[in-house]
Amino acid sequence: MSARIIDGKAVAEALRGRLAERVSALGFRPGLRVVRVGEDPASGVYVRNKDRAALKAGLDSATIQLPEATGEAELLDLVAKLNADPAVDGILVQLPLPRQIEAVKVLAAIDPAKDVDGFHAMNAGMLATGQRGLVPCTPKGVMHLLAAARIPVAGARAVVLGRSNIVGKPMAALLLAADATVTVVHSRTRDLAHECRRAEILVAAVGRAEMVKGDWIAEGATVIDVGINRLPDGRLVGDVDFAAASQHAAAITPVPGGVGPMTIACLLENTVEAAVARRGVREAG
Ligand SMILES: NC(=O)C1=CN([C@@H]2O[C@H](COP(=O)(O)OP(=O)(O)OC[C@H]3O[C@@H](n4cnc5c(N)ncnc54)[C@H](OP(=O)(O)O)[C@@H]3O)[C@@H](O)[C@H]2O)C=CC1
Ligand SMILES: Nc1nc(=O)c2c([nH]1)NC[C@@H]1CN(c3ccc(C(=O)N[C@@H](CCC(=O)O)C(=O)O)cc3)C=[N+]21
Repeated sequence: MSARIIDGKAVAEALRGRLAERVSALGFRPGLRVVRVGEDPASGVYVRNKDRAALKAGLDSATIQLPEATGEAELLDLVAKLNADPAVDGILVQLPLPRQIEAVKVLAAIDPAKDVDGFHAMNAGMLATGQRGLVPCTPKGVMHLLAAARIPVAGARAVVLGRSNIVGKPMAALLLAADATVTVVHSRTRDLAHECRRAEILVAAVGRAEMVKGDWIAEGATVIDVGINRLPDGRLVGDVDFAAASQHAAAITPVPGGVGPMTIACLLENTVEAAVARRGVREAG
């Protein structure tokens, strides 16, 4: 059997199209500011893709590039300025940050109403307690993909591989909120392969190139590969051995062209949601 490929690029394009229409009906341009400190090469692609997509959807988007040597106080000053700027609806501080800056402090300084990454403890707590808040883009994008591919989530056995604050934990919370039976596995899990084989929906977010082998996948499972790993030869691969997993899965996301484009589309969606909520806009329909 060869799996159906879940086309994240196409689903993201459709979502961006709907957002562009929504934005044009608002009568103002939601403002997004991405702050990048230093030149982490991995975030370069992401920042460029995001800028292009945001402008195309009609957002007022800009990237603020600061030098690698920027101090924590300086970055906190910028965040305070963006918090106070009424034209700014969404603030994203690109991670990772250089050593001299404590990321948790910076994330805590962002106005939760403008926290389009959903990384502030207030938004994490809202998600954990089932209240409306801003939801992290990558796991939100995965839920959109599951819906677009018509994968039933309620009652399904879901396994999330990875427990980071930005992917694994919010992913587990969203699947749980959608009534899946959720298991979270990580580096201290005793038998990863065995746990993964139990999954009807497997979400891999470990950051280890092709770690998930074909025989970890149950026949007919849905495999969502969040991983983005660059190999020494320049190739981009996920956390799943795609060719081998495709022999067992019923549906699978590719890398690139799977979850990545959804992350960006959801960043735009969060920015529109933040703008509508902050400005008290009543949308038609
Ligand atoms: N597609 C997209 O839009 C995005 C993709 N990514 C990608 O997703 C991947 C994960 O990102 P992120 O969550 O930030 O990564 P982190 O490094 O923060 O977390 C990785 C998680 O995987 C677990 N882990 C690491 N190695 C192993 C192992 N050998 N066996 C079992 N578990 C392991 C860790 O366990 P423990 O907690 O025990 O250390 C941790 O919970 C990366 O490839 C990243 O590039 C990230 C964000 C967006
Ligand atoms: N504050 C913050 N928020 C983030 O959401 C965040 C971050 N920091 N730091 C880095 C990671 C990584 N990330 C990606 C998102 C999309 C693609 C993406 O668009 N990928 C495409 C193209 C990849 C390519 O061609 O190189 C794809 O997978 O098809 C990649 C990576 C967001 N992150």
